[in-house]
Amino acid sequence: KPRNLPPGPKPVYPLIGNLPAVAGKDVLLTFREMRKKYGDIYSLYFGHQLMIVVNGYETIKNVLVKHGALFSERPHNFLSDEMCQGRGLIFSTGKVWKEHRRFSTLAFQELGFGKLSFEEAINTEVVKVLEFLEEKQECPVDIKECIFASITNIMLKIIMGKSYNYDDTSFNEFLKKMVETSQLVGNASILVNCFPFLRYCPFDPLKKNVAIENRDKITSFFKDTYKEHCQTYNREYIRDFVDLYIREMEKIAEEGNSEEMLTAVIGDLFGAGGETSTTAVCWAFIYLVRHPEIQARIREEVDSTVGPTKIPSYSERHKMPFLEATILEVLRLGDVVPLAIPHGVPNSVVFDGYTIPKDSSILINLDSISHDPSLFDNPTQFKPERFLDSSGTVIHVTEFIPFSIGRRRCIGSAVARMELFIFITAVLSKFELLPPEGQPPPDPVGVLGITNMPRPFQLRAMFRRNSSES
Ligand code: HEM
Repeated sequence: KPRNLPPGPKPVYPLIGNLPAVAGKDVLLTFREMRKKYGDIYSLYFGHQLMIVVNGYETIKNVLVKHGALFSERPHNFLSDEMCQGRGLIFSTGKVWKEHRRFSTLAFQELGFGKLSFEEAINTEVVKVLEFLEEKQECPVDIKECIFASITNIMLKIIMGKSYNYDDTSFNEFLKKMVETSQLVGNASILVNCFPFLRYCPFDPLKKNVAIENRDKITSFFKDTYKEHCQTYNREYIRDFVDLYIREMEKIAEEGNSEEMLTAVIGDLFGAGGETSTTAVCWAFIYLVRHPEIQARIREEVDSTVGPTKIPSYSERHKMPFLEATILEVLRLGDVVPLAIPHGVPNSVVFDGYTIPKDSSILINLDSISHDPSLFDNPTQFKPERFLDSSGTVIHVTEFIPFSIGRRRCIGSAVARMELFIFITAVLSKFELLPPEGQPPPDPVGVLGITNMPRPFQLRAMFRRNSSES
């Protein structure tokens, strides 16, 4: 054990470290208790892996902004290293990461982050969600898969100009592979931290080969799209993200591995933007089912802004502060990506008098902010009004950072907010969301992976009575 680490519980067993303190428990609750005991920065061993948990807005800001140059690496991780090979956006570092992050951020701005074309892509998909709910004719539905398909289609449209029917076999195969691969990488990382010898076992207990096979299938689909785009590319008529990438490569006369680089970036955008937005929209629906009075208040606000038969455009969001406050409260209580994506340091560093060793994995505990009682009274309560002042104007709480801060902050926050706005307004304009007949509303309990995904749940979408009847 390195000396002068941040405080933390003693590793109980040599092989598994502090895992018994968290295994089978609510990790976020356990971390809240540990913060009370050890302070804003503490250390833990998950197997052989040293984890440094950073809590509270001031300390997180200090780490990610003031010392951002030191803390913007990603730690090495058994399967993700193998899968990404230093490419892409999420797990890459140095020049590759900087260039691709800059390119992707500018590409999103050019394509319409917060502008019309993204709104069109989202609107087209949300219509399919409404049709799905209509077909189910007020029966209990598990809406998560439908939301995941529509969020993935939005990304497909923005990135490569494609979209699929939800019953298309190859599309469903693609969705399945995406989910399976992310689960495999997550599980393998946990197992290998506890039992490092597993990576040398001959029978592939970590299912590395399955994950790599999946990756190859997914990337071969991206590569085919790239080739199609190269053949039909017209620099005067940019259609999507892939076209922008081809233009960028022309500009810098880059040849060689640009196909590999692009497919890794696209894979990361799907990885980062699919499950996160799906999780957020699912939480929104769960809280709306649990709070019919909030559904009614949002409807009232939307009706008084655009009338009962129209769906508002995103540019009208400022006229609907209660809806905006509800979206913030969904992001807060839903705790969508509660521990960010692990950060790392290039070399051992000293921070706040403690040593942070080179190979540690730094968990940015965003839950410690979203559930901080000194920022949010009764933090476990769903209460959108907390984001409104006495005149009904939205309060922007500086400390509230569900998309993280600093150099690695999320590049998709604008599209995620737009998705939440459009999904909520479109669904509530047509339906009233209820629990299945005779059942209580879904429990707001999450399952922790990279996202805090709600447990499987069902709801019933009843056609909305028009305002004159109610
Ligand atoms: C509600 C939905 C979302 C939430 C709560 C969310 C949150 C986050 C968080 C907390 C991080 C980690 C930042 C860090 O490591 O400090 C992150 C990273 C990232 N997000 Fe999002 N995200 C969402 C949706 C999206 C979408 C829709 C996209 C893409 C279209 C996206 C793209 C990314 C990328 C590429 C990264 C990695 C950035 C890097 O390593 O430089 N996210 N996100």
